[in-house]
Amino acid sequence: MTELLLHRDCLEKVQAEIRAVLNGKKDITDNDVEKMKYLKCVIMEATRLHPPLPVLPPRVARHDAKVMGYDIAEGTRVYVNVYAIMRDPKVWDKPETFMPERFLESSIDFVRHNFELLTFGAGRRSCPGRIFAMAINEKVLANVLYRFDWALPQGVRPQDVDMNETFGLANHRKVPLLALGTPFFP
Ligand code: HEM
Repeated sequence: MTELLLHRDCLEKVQAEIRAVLNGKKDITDNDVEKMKYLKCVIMEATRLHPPLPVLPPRVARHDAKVMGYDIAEGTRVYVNVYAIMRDPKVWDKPETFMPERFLESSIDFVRHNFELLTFGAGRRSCPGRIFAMAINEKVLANVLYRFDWALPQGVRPQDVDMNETFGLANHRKVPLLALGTPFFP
């Protein structure tokens, strides 16, 4: 929501998509959400920049290994810095910019093994709840954007919004987001 409020063009685009798919319908079904491609891109891009788990739970090397030229001895505890990977300029174009469009023509998603987008981790210990989590995230965001128009409170400029995050096992905003919702009646 914060990134959308700071990028009104994206907010308007995703709202237009949701409202076009629903075309005045009252309730949002799973089939409706499936048609909301840009909504999925918005969530992927928001979690790329703000992963709830910035560092994966550690792995322990079961045998000596060489990874990209580095020797990893058996028994080494390895931490994967997802936050850094998802902002790596060698992997992402304009990595610090919120740009959901980057996923529109891309094959990267949460289901395949994409080691660039690690919101849900990767490999055999990746998050088993990701399909469930995405289904909930998509439906909640679609509802919130369908039923309300959103703006920053009066007098608050985008540059005034505190983007600091807590740092811990799970990240979230340090300061709660204040947003003004105006009901929208389809
Ligand atoms: C947006 C929501 C969620 C995010 C961002 C998330 C992210 C993650 C991440 C990054 C991991 C570690 C993966 C790895 O080490 O490679 C993980 C593990 C796990 N997640 Fe999630 N998760 C979410 C929601 C859920 C939900 C809804 C459930 C259950 C219904 C769930 C159950 C689990 C379990 C059981 C593990 C441990 C898997 C293992 O160690 O084998 N997660 N999650």
